[in-house]
Amino acid sequence: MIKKFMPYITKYKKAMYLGAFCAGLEAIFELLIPLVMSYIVDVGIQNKDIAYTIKLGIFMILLALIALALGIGAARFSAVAGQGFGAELRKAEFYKIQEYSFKNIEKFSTSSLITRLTGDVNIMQMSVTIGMRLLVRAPIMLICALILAISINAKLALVFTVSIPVLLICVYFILSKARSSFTYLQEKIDGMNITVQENLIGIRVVKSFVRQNLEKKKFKKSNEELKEAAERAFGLVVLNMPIMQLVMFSTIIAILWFGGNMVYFGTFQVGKLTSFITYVSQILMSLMMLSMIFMMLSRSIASANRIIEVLEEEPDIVDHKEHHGYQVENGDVVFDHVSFKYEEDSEEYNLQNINLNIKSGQTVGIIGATGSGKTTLVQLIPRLYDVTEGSIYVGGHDVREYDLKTLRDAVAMVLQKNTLFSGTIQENLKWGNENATDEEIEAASKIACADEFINRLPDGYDTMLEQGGSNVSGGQKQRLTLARAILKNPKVLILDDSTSAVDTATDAKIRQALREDLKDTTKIIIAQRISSISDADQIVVLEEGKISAIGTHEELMKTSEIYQDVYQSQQKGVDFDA
Ligand SMILES: Nc1ncnc2c1ncn2[C@@H]1O[C@H](COP(=O)(O)OP(=O)(O)OP(=O)(O)O)[C@@H](O)[C@H]1O
Repeated sequence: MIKKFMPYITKYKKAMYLGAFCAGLEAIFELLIPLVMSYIVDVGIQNKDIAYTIKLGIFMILLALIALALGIGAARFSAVAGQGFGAELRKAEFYKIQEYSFKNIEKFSTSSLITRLTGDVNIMQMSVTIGMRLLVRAPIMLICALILAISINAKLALVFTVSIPVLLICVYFILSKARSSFTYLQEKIDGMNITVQENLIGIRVVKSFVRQNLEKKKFKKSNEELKEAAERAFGLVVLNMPIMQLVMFSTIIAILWFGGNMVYFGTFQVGKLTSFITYVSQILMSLMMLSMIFMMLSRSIASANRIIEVLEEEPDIVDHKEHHGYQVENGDVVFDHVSFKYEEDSEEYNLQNINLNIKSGQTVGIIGATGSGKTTLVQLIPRLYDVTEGSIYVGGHDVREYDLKTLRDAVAMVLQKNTLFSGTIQENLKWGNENATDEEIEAASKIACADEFINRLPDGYDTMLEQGGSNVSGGQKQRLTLARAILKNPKVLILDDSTSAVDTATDAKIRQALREDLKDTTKIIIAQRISSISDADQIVVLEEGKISAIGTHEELMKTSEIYQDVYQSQQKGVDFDA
């Protein structure tokens, strides 16, 4: 596992080594202090030699100051290494996520990805910042203090044969329990984030449906679960401290008892006993540090595994192995015996045996009940998902033979739930084509009937949009996302119910502009209203993932019962789904 993380710390290796070096030296200087102290007591004070006492006292202060400086150095360097490591990890995860397909993202869920990119990275970075320093300091301190204590009085050091094993058994017990609790804790943090994220993204719906109380209940549940998971994990961890202290104080009492007796019978000196006790605390402290490191490591392992999962996830939609360098020549779209299912192991297909032949420049309408597979069908064209069976051809080539960028530049899709980003209207439109001139932007906005309202805004194209485009209306947002797609000058333009919030008159105006101004572009329009697609060259009627009928409006009015029903119901002003 460590090997997998090495590339992300390479840049900060120098800081890491310097931090480790300072931490090691700091421990050595701290070990020398009790030794000097024993000479002050046993030689200086015993012989009432003030000059000797002052000289060694100054030396001791000097040692303490050097240890302090080294401690600051160790903390500074390990912070640089830890923060740098965290930044590299976040970058690697974020870049990897950009390669993910929808399927990859759905596997983790957005909230879990956010936790893995923030909380889990923080835990890893803390382990480097604090853990690395302790990892160097604790073993040096433990071994040296043990040697020094044995050299002072080997008989008295026998006390450790009882206290150290007791400590090790306790720590082992706590750690073995804590490990699974930490994985569980991270899962609960994911759960909590899902609740908060969903609430904030849908805050308008929550308020309009007055769902606050239900949302509070949902939040309370995930908050309670998180609290319980944290109590379970940290409840074990906090046991560490009292157990350590119990063992430490019992050891010190035993040493005072046996050592005091030795001093009483003149076989041991007071100064030596004092420094022996200091070494005892250092030994037990370093054991405590080691147990803290293991505790931290077991939490980091849970986080590290979650980060590795993100980094090692294979994007399931990638560029073709052979680079053909194909360009999308025209907007021909062919579905050849296409079947598709979202879940590989699911028995049922979401689309079954779809055969379609669309000529470049045609307008194709797609209609069907909710859940019949309309969105699923069009998402396969720009490879947002890959077909399970069959093939889709765009411009004469299988979509899987194009570079993803080439394909997606040629196939513009206005999604059902489209997003605008914080920035000006112009910046948002330029997502379609970053080199677009003002004239091109205005022309695209005109086709999408967005120019009317943009020109009415005081700042026009420089109007600032808030996150998600929350300061424009639903219909305005749809027109902006349509203009953004038109600016791409695509060979295939897919509109997934993208004018549903636009009034019928504007909808008709948009369709007319698309027909007249984008003659060579294939237009695939998913609509609920028959009026939106009645003038299309072909209309596809979908039913439960299968094509039920294809034809023009006139043909379908004669041949397709479903189409007739929809038409009749809409004539009466009843919604398609009703
Ligand atoms: N990401 C997904 N994972 C699993 N199943 C999905 C996913 N998206 C859609 N489905 C399922 O696939 C089927 C077709 O969904 P699709 O969104 O294509 O329908 P639609 O005709 O576009 O519906 P609507 O008119 O409501 O947009 C539905 O049964 C739906 O539950």
